[in-house]
Amino acid sequence: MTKPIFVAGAGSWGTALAVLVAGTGRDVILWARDPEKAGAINAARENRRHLPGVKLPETLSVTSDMDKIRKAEGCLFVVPAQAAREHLEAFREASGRAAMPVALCCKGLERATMAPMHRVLEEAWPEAKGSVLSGPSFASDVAKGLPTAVTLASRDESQRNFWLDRLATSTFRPYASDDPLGAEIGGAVKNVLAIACGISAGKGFGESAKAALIARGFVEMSRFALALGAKQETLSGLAGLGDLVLTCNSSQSRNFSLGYALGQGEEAQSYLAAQKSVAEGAATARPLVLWARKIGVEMPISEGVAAIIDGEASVDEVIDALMTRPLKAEG
Ligand SMILES: NC(=O)C1=CN([C@@H]2O[C@H](COP(=O)(O)OP(=O)(O)OC[C@H]3O[C@@H](n4cnc5c(N)ncnc54)[C@H](O)[C@@H]3O)[C@@H](O)[C@H]2O)C=CC1
Ligand SMILES: O=C(CO)COP(=O)(O)O
Repeated sequence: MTKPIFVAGAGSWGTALAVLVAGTGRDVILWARDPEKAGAINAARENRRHLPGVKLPETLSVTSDMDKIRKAEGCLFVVPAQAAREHLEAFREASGRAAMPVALCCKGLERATMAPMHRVLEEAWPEAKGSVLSGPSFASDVAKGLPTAVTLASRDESQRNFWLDRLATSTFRPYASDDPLGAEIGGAVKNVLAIACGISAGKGFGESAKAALIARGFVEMSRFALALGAKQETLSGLAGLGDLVLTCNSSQSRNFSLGYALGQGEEAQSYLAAQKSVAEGAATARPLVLWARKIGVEMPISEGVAAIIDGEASVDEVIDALMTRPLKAEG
């Protein structure tokens, strides 16, 4: 008998991935931190809060018991980035410090340490065999079986093959990559840039402004990731440009929607406090720009987003500062 896949985190993305894998006939255990919510999702056979309208396959069970990870052959880790460390530490203990395949599916940097998720995994669960799953993929699209392509990155070929074998379906197409850093940085940075595009839309700026933000944002993303040792082909691919284009163009994106609200004059912290879903770019903007400054990489759009989120500058001040920067050569 094959062992189940454990999906840690029952938000919209964790639930969609659990539905995807269970849809292939595999056993899946979906972990939610709140026992009452786990029970309600199991009983309704639907995650009404985070993925309404999607029926859970029979091979999917929902639990709040971390120890169930011991039975699993691999873990899709889908807890928001700011809570990743404490959860990875807890799952490590619950698994008996297992040398288990763990695919990181969250898109963010840890605010307290500037660490990307693979470093958090190395520190919190050193025995785990890490991969990164990233790319343009709205949870509701994947759960509905709409065609989607993503990047599955690991330095270890056996890990790539492990996850390709368990995730690929006729509608979900993971492409293998040996550049987890590039895949991860692409996913984290695009969230910050999607906030900028949302702000532009909320201000009523036109399509030209959005195209300029995407193009200049892509330069920022590439500059930063290349300085860290990522590959350009990863950034030009699904996990970089692909996800940037998706989230900068859709009101389905929580990061774009946050930006839109800011552009309409809402205040960041009160908007965020009222949300039931996570907009990772809000917490990632600050560690991103601190890390970029540390390695001498200019990221003016991300700097502007961080300043707005942290209440250091108004939207209009940031726009003015961006448009009046000294003229320079493109690149
Ligand atoms: N929703 C999507 O379409 C996609 C999301 N992602 C990424 O997946 C990760 C998870 O996001 P979603 O599933 O969309 O979440 P969500 O926004 O649908 O729901 C948030 C989830 O996080 C949990 N949560 C909130 N604070 C927590 C804490 N302190 N500790 C533990 N759990 C906490 C909530 O209980 C809930 O299950 C994020 O990093 C996101 O960027 C990646 C690709 C697609
Ligand atoms: O990462 C995503 C799609 O690839 C989801 O984007 P949001 O978190 O902005 O909704």
